[in-house]
Amino acid sequence: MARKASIIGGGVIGGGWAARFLLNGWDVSVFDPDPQAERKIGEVLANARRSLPALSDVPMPAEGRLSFAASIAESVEGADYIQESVSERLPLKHRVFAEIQAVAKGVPIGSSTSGFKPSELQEGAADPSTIFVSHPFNPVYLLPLSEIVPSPKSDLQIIENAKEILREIGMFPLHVRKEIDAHIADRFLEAVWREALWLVKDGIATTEEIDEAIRMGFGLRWGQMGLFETYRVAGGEAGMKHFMAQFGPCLQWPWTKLTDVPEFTEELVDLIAGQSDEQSGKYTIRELERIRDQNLIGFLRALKDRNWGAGKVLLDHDKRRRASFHETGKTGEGAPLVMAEMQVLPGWIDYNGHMTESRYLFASSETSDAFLRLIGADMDYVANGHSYYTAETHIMHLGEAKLGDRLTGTLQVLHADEKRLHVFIRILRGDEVVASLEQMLLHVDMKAGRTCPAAPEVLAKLLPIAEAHGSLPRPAAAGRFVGQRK
Ligand SMILES: NC(=O)C1=CN([C@@H]2O[C@H](COP(=O)(O)OP(=O)(O)OC[C@H]3O[C@@H](n4cnc5c(N)ncnc54)[C@H](O)[C@@H]3O)[C@@H](O)[C@H]2O)C=CC1
Ligand SMILES: C[N+](C)(C)CC(=O)CC(=O)[O-]
Repeated sequence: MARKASIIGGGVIGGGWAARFLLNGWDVSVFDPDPQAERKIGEVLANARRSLPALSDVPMPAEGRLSFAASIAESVEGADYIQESVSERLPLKHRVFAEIQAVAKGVPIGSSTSGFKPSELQEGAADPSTIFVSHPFNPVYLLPLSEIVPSPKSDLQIIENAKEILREIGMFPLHVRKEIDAHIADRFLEAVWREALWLVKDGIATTEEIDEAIRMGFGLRWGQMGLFETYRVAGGEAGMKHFMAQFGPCLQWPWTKLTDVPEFTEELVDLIAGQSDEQSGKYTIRELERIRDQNLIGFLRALKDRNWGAGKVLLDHDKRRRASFHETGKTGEGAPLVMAEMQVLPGWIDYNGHMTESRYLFASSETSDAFLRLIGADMDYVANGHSYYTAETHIMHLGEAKLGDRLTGTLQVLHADEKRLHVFIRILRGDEVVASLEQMLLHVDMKAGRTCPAAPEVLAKLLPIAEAHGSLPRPAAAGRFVGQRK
């Protein structure tokens, strides 16, 4: 049965939390007294459906059930996790925690607060131990970070359970060891925001020029290495110490106005809002959200290809989801092995409006790679210098896969010996075969660059499967050549 998350406050951030939980298979109950909340969450969810699945080639679990509760009590009833995302006002948050704890006992209650400390949130609570900060970043459905901040009164088991729940929905819980106003990340954002406001107020730069200064340069660096690793590299071969010796003195120079906050006069607000309209007013907020999401997908995918930073979190999440698939996957004898599940994503569609041909080969690789992992020819095996290489493939396109279709890859071993692995892969949509691929793989000594017998432990797994598959009907398309009459 799906687990239940209760989301209290369904604005920008609550909507993002709701989407993240729902798309990861949790049932979600939202409470928000705003009559527009249902519409707003619907729009956030539409954006999330368009973007979150595009981060991965492993299909999302079946979406959970979304409901809107008439009260906090109804929303938190039976919840396994509660996330508070109401407006940033402490007395309001206190009232909300009191209502939650009148019903929910011992359940983790994360607060999205951008700046309040957990001990402030816990003041006057019936049970302070279950309330902690879980501060996410917008858009919550795409960005992995959530700062988890306990206070000395927090129950550390509740904190660990909450961190595990966040990992399960693909997030990166960063445990902040000492509570402080605005946690870790918002301290930076506030500093940069203050400095930027002064630059506009003093007529040094427009909102657009400031954004260019960030996105054409250091913003790109920060997204993949952060601050310290970036500066370490900037120190050249002499590293961090040299960097600090060179740039340390500037900290005493008037390079920033950090402690000084410009007054939010009507004039300053108008100046900033006017420049911002000129810069970005040609797009609606929803259009900007979609542009942002597509940029983030490309950026996060690039990081994923390098197993680096936020991309590593995505890869780890894929691994977890693949492992749970194999626990439940049908790998019984007497049938082709069900090795992969995929979903046709927006980038897989060609100008004919269906899945492009290279993706059939991709789907086949997902299937055969999973099989190779099953028989022990996995990444450790490859790191030790041995692998299977594909020598020949014949693809038959039998149907049209369309956007959003869920596909399954099955594999039947036609023949295997010490060096050769001859397989027949079917790509199915339900029971319909949309493509079949016949493939010959050869076992290779990667250093020597030639074929060699597979390791005994790999053969010990492979050969019994080949023998079992020997009793399966041989696919009619096996051995077929291009142009052969039916
Ligand atoms: N917007 C941002 O960039 C970020 C905001 N946060 C934090 O997330 C929290 C929510 O912020 P946003 O979503 O931006 O604000 P928002 O204004 O978009 O949403 C707040 C929602 O709370 C609802 N609300 C008010 N009283 C309520 C009650 N008694 N019960 C249930 N819902 C109630 C409002 O109707 C509104 O829909 C704040 O604590 C904020 O500091 C955290 C990360 C980023
Ligand atoms: C502006 N803000 C302080 C509400 C920002 C955050 O808390 C995090 C974010 O998503 O930028």
